Amino acid sequence: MAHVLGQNQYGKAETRLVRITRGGTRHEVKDLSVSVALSGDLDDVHLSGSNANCLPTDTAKNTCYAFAKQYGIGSAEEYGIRLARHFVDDVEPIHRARIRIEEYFWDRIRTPGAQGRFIGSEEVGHSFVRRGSEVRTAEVVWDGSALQVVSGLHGLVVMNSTDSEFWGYIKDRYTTLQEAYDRVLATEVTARWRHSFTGAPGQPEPDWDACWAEVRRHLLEAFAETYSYSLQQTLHAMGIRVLDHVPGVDEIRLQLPNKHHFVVDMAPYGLKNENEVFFAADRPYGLIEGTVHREGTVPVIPVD
Ligand SMILES: O=c1[nH]c(=O)c2[nH]c(=O)[nH]c2[nH]1
Repeated sequence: MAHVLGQNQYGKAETRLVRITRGGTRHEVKDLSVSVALSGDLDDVHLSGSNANCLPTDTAKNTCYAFAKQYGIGSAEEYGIRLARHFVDDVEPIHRARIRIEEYFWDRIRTPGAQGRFIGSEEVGHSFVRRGSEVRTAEVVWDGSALQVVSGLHGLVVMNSTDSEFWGYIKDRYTTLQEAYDRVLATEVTARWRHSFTGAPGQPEPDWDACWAEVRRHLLEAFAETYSYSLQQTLHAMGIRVLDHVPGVDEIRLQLPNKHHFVVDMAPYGLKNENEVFFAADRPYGLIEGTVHREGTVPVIPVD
């Protein structure tokens, strides 16, 4: 029975790419997931085992990074057109290129300001919060005599494009991590905080919405304003900021995955990546967790 090879395409899917443009203190961020699908004279690749017409998917991925470095992103459409044209115009066997791009949006974190690190209108030039992935949580327990109210949030994704270092750690025979003196620090905050309110007679009930907004604001401000030597240190700074500013909160537990941004090594293709183009890895990730509570209180938010 005769067989026919029908439609086929191939490429690298979901290349996670972050491009930072560092114009002075006001950085610009483009965060993309890029999927390339190529088709053309690829019958031999499928039928004969000859890869003579095969541009490796690894090269497609590298091209995404290299183009981000060389030409910037501009808009997703411009970047996609540039890539699609390249694959078809410059790679002989490729006759069609489909580039799919998802773009994730980042808003600048605003804080009341601190000397030197901030730019106009209270925006922090290097601190960002990702739009649209956040969830508010609440857990209430009543045992007939006291209430326990734990508020929280998850999916609050934040990034500092500078002001983060990580060095001086233990080095054993398995350590390969290079010390970092200017790295991207990004995390997706999960926070739960317990209110001192127990519903006892005469105790005023907090304005839950206002309190939630306050805690969120202080988490963001602390993240943006902390010059970080580790995510652990940032976690502590975020926790104490909340306890110092929100009197009705006795305890806060934070889970901070370290959303690693690896500087793409472009030396093999003759480009110098000056802390501009990153591979945004989703796993594995470091997971930094901790509770900060008021002295004299017993922490009760479970460790999970
Ligand atoms: O902030 C960090 N804390 C760590 O414990 C750690 N470990 C690691 O590999 N990178 C980092 N970064």
